[in-house]
Amino acid sequence: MSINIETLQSVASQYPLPAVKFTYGTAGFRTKADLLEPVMFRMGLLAALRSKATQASIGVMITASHNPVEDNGVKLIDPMGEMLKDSWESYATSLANCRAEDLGSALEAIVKETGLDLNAKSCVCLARDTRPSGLKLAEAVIEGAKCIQKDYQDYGILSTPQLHYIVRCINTNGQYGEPTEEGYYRKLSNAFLKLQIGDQAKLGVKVDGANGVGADKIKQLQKYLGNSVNISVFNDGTSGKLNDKCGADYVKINQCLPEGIRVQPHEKCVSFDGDADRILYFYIGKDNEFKLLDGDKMSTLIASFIKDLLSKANLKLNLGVIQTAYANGRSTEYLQKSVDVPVSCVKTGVKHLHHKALEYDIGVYFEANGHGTVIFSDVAVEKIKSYALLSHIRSKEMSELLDFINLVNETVGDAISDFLVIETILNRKGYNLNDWNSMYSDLPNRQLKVKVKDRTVIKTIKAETETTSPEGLQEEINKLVSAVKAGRSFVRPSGTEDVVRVYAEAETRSLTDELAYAVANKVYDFAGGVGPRPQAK
Ligand SMILES: CC(=O)N[C@H]1[C@@H](OP(=O)(O)O)O[C@H](CO)[C@@H](O)[C@@H]1O
Ligand SMILES: [Mg+2]
Repeated sequence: MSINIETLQSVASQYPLPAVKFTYGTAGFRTKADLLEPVMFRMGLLAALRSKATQASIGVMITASHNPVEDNGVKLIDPMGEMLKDSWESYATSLANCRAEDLGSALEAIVKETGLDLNAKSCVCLARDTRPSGLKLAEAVIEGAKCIQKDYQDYGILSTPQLHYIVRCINTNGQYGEPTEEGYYRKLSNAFLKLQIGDQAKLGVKVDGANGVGADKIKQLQKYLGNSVNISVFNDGTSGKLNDKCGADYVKINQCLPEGIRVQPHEKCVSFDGDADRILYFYIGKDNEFKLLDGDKMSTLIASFIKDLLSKANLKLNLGVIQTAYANGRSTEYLQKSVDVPVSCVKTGVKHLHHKALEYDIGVYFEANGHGTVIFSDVAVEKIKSYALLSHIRSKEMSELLDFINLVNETVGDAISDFLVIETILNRKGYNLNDWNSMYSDLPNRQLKVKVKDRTVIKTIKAETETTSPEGLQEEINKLVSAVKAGRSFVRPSGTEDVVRVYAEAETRSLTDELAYAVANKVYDFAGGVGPRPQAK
């Protein structure tokens, strides 16, 4: 079999490239939706080739996550539900920028280079979030895939993690679960219901759905949880705009309640992002203060829970936590000193965290923004299983850990699965949000964005904690940081927005804000700031 170049080029001519350079970044391609049809067509082609190369089903997720509704994007999902292999990211970038008339030869070059078999069976599985642009973009993916092979499966509207889960289920012949949306709810809810203990009051939670896909999906989940849980969904997309003054990104950056939700002190609340792969917890304390429980709070709770179970069963497994530089300094300290687990810091972007987590028997990884999960190696699962069968040791804990594994979506961070994981741990510890929050206190922190002419002038090293360019900038940051108690700050170019991000933390709120704005102004001066200078509001 070979690619039918004539058909390909006639279809491709309907998808001419705009005058924009596309790059497959940490979140795949992401930009204004009206630029993306040609990219989607090309990603349909690429996904089909990737499917033949791996002889497995490949996922294509159409989403721009927490970005505004006018944006959209696309990510490819590899056979085990993980992010696309690095070497294929560069194929993605070159195809996305390839003129229609050159596509045939570009595809043939990929076929040759990878040695893939065009006769191999293949299938492209696609889904999209709730963005209005998604349907047309999905059609373009299908058109692309069909130029290479006939099989595709369109799952319609799903959360990003649901598609990751389904891809893994398909490629493990159902071993990971049933490859359907219902199968996903069934697997998670069964594990959740098994793990609940005690006669606790009915769990009530308010969910900020970011006006996105997670709002409907959590409503679906409720049906499988019976009356043990009472979920009220706000920002469910019926009136508000996607990610507009709501959702996990808004809550994390602004450290305030999302709009569209009314909250009484101590009510349990969570925020999802637009494609439901991030979750944050929050509540109003008795002092009327907004309290945020972010990805760091989740990784500490989960790691200490697993550590506890392992030590009760006297099972020695290598447990580690992976963070990025955005993790609050206090969380790192708590993990190292109190939970007593190794902590690694890697570059921003889920794939970096996921890769590092694979080095452990059990790897817990979370970005501070609420994206994260736990992964269990085959060795760990086998050991846990064998311990669960031994009666002379604490097998009960290990059976529980096996149920716990079923509660986790190991393929990627997942707002719904993480919600069930956290609720299970809180239930078993008898914790409310205030107890959980009191495990350690975060340092005040601030994130700012600085617009510059060209953000790529900022170069970073040491997991993005230091800059090497523009010359002199790091020295200035060091000076500012050293003058502040418990100060830490770093800057890096965003991979998803045209901005430089500034992070700062320090002993007090005012010192933190001063440090953040001072560093932001240095970025503005050294890296060619545009528009108004960063200034405290
Ligand atoms: C500080 C921050 O939250 N950065 C986010 C954001 O990346 P940037 O490269 O910072 O734009 O989007 C990524 C994809 O969703 C996510 O992985 C990452 O954590
Ligand atoms: Mg997301």
